[in-house]
Amino acid sequence: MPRTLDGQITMEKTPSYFVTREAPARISAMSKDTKLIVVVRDPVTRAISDYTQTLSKRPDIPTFESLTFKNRTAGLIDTSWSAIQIGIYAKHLEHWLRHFPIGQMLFVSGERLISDPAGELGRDFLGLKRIITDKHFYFNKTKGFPCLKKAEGSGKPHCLGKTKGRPHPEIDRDVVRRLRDFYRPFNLKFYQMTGQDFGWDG
Ligand SMILES: Nc1ncnc2c1ncn2[C@@H]1O[C@H](COP(=O)(O)OS(=O)(=O)O)[C@@H](OP(=O)(O)O)[C@H]1O
Repeated sequence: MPRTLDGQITMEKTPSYFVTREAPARISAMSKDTKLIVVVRDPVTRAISDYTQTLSKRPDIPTFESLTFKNRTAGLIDTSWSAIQIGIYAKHLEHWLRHFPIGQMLFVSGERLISDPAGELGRDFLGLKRIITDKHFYFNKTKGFPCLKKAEGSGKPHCLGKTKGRPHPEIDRDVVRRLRDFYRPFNLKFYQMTGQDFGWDG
């Protein structure tokens, strides 16, 4: 990590930090004052998104439905499958809270990042001047997501690339329902821990 000078904020992002056991202790040993931003979305959609990403690289993998269960008849979910495991946010957060106070963490709603990007980005956490507002975004109907009206440098409209916002495969409704039931208690715990209701459970 480069040295941060006065008036600078050094940032680093990797989605897997949140679920890596060693990460909280290591980051805390580097700097106890580090502020942490976690973007979370409905864990069921997250699992399907994760699967879609793997499928795009390895089209021969088994179906989402078969990977979800250890034993489908018994309804036993395979929590060792990373696509499922990562969405148990309350468990991961417990590890972080052994090293950081909750006030040093910001939980960003992945859903609101799409429905109201400027509002979600504008939440006060890093003490930055609010520069990005609604005026900087437009909704791109083809992409189905908000995009920037003018990208930095080029001044042209800019959407995220093809690997962001891929169409998801249709998943068996019963499997989705069982996953919702599986995640509900962990989601409720996560809402309690963060003091935020992310609205994933109706
Ligand atoms: N503006 C905009 N445009 C496109 N996509 C958007 C946008 N805002 C949020 N998203 C959502 O970001 C999801 C991909 O982000 P990831 O966290 O999976 O990316 S990463 O590869 O882990 O860095 C991606 O997930 P999928 O829809 O499953 O592809 C999107 O839902």
